Amino acid sequence: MAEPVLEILELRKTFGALKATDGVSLTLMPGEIHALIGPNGAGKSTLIHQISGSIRPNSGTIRFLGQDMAGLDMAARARLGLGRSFQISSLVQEFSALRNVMLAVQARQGSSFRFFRPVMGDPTLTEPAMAMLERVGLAGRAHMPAAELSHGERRQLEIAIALALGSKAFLFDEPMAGMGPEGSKSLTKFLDGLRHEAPILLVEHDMDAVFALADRISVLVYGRVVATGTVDVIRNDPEVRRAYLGEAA
Ligand SMILES: Nc1ncnc2c1ncn2[C@@H]1O[C@H](COP(=O)(O)OP(=O)(O)OP(=O)(O)O)[C@@H](O)[C@H]1O
Repeated sequence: MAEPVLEILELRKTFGALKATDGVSLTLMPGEIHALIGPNGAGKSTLIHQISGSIRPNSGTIRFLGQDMAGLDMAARARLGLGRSFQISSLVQEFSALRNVMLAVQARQGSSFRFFRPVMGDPTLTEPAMAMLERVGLAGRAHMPAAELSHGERRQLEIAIALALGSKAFLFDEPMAGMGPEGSKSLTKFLDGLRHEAPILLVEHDMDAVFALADRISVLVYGRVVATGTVDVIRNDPEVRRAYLGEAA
């Protein structure tokens, strides 16, 4: 069987007397979208922050590509390909989509010697950047300033940047937030294809998106995973229906 890209074992985090993460274990497998759902305050964001490195757990293990993340800060985890999310906006608004991705390609190549060369004409930067825009479906917007892209297109651009920087897994905390119905539909389609580039741990309240995308769903209630399974298993789990989905499921 394939090794998990991300493996979380018995993670615990308390805030005073509150057990925000109460012994969570889960895996993210290659090519997978694993959705994390649960009521408000269940501990979803706290879990994502511990994985990306912005919150330190009290105990437990986080392994990414087989490596223990303990002691690594956010920047170190990001360098290994973990921890980019929509909540950290990495765009230079007045630069074109292409130039934004070129900055990431340049950062990855660590090529400071290029400072004195005309960046926009450098094919070692433009070609991989353009290829990346094609992979995320934004090639037609290459020369448009980031500020003029739609909300959904900006997210596609952020993902192109993350891929150019070497992201090997995505942690997304409510990517559908603030999108209209059309935007959610096209972002759903986009994320569907993205799983083949890198697996996704997806926190999302939009259940249409979750049911359309997830290979597996874990349900978090009061900091504990109360169920993990396929969409069908979760939709039909009586405890999950009672605790979270209600009759809407
Ligand atoms: N820095 C903090 N200090 C104290 N309590 C916190 C802190 N961060 C989160 N909490 C508490 O931990 C619990 C889990 O919060 P968290 O934001 O992780 O939940 P969530 O499942 O992401 O909720 P939502 O769906 O509303 O975003 C909540 O009771 C919250 O009030």
